[in-house]
Amino acid sequence: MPDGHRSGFACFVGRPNAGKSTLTNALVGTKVAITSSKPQTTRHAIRGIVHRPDAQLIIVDTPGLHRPRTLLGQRLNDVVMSTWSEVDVIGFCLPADQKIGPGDRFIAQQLSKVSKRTPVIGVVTKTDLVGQAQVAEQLVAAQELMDFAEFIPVSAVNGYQVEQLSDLLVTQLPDGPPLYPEGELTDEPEVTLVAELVREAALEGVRDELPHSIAVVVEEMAFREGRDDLIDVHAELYVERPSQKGIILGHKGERLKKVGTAARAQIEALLGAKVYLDLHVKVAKDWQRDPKQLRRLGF
Ligand SMILES: Nc1nc2c(ncn2[C@@H]2O[C@H](COP(=O)(O)OP(=O)(O)OP(=O)(O)O)[C@@H](O)[C@H]2O)c(=O)[nH]1
Repeated sequence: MPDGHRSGFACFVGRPNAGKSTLTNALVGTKVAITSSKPQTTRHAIRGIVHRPDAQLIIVDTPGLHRPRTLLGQRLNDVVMSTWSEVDVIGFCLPADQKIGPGDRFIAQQLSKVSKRTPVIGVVTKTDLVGQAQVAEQLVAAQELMDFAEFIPVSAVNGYQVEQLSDLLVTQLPDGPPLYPEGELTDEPEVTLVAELVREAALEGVRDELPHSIAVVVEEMAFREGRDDLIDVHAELYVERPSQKGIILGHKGERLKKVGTAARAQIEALLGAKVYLDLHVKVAKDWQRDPKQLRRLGF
């Protein structure tokens, strides 16, 4: 191990759409966490790994914290809480273009419970959307929220201070050797990433209540017999109600076709091979409230 090498874990928290996934991608430099203009799409703790000469930073991407109403909501919050207690540093994302509100205060209140043990860095995100004065205002407002170890304004879109954020996070890591081999970007099984990419494509442009009702299960993923350049992927898209199935399918199945085309391009980029993607939509009534269905769908 080179002298002074650090390694450890970080995660980003913040209200839905705060820019956590995009920031993870910007730090890692490759698309590993899914992003979407719809809130609460990150269901799995996907890790991105930042390899630097002086450090290895493993980013755990948690779901959004929210007031639990369903069994799924409770499980998601449990995942968040246990993640916080396991990481070395937390980045609390506060979008520069949104006033700090009750959602942020709720998170700050929960974070205060762990901030003695795990340092929290205030990250003002999306600075490209506002002027300097508004960034400064947001930094001042953020100071009222809780005790932060540090503050930093960033933009994942134009790269402003992404390196500096990486430095700040690394400063909080303990000395240690790299924990993962170089070249590894994520330890999430490829199947989960593929399912997330399908989910992301299916969420594009659909109505607001739908995101919480879609789950994707990859039933099969394998090279086609006798080929090493073509992968067959069979995936099921689960919705809660027949009406939602109609929304996903679109007129004569045209929307689903577009979802398939978009997802296939992403999956091919991820796997580095041609992909034949077979998508089906199924109704699993009230899957969010049914423990058996939740387990089967991987929650
Ligand atoms: N202009 C601008 N937009 C951004 C930036 N970062 C994220 N966004 C956009 O903000 C939206 C939400 O970003 P995400 O990264 O998905 O947010 P998130 O916090 O991971 O969202 P959840 O998974 O729903 O909790 C997307 O439409 C992004 O393209 C940024 O630095 N600048």
